[in-house]
Amino acid sequence: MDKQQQESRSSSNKKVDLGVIATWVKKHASLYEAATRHPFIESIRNGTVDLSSFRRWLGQDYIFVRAFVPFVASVLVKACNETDDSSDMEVILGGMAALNDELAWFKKEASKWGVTLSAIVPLAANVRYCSFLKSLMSLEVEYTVALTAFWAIEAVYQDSFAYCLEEDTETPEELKETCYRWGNDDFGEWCCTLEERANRRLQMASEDVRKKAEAVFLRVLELEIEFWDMSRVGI
Ligand SMILES: Cc1ncc(CN)c(N)n1
Repeated sequence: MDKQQQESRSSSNKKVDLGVIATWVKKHASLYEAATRHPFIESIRNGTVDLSSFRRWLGQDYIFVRAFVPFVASVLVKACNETDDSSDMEVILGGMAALNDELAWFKKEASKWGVTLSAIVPLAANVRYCSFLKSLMSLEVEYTVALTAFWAIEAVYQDSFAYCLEEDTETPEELKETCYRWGNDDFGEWCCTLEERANRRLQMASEDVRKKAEAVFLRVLELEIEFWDMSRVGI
């Protein structure tokens, strides 16, 4: 990536350096927006959400998160093998700890909404996403690529649910706890730290690895869109 691509103008019209990831978010803004401002999310935000769609999302996401845990563990193993900077390990471990709470939260929430988690059959888009996660666990996938995927997966949820918590939204009271789970400021800050760690690796990566990471970022966005779609129409 050349210098020009990484520069942007600040409000005072000074040139500021953008990280690699911010450059990609800008370059692929329409896809990023489709993933983080999806009609399912818009329907939560404007209060028109169909609760059967919400229940479907809840059950499917529980299955996804169970598959996500071993993926994050594989990122942690790669971090231990490929970097002597312990900051990466600490950030990834923080993410794993949050996933432990997340699984407990799904169980509690499922019983509140009358969703029987043991009876959930993964739908096609979820199966595709989980097999993509599995493919990223391969030893052949570089740490930088896997770390970028981890960031993208978490960032889509953070951005989407934080949007539902902005002022003057019609998010139903009973869904605010769900939005807060990923939309809260602490999780937002953790995502920013993860982005910094990924940017640091991307900055020092070869062009080939950077290209692979960009492709994985785009694939995550597509899969997140399909995941939201599935919640709405059950395809
Ligand atoms: C599909 C999906 N993407 C991301 C996240 C956030 N861990 C999630 N729970 N589910």
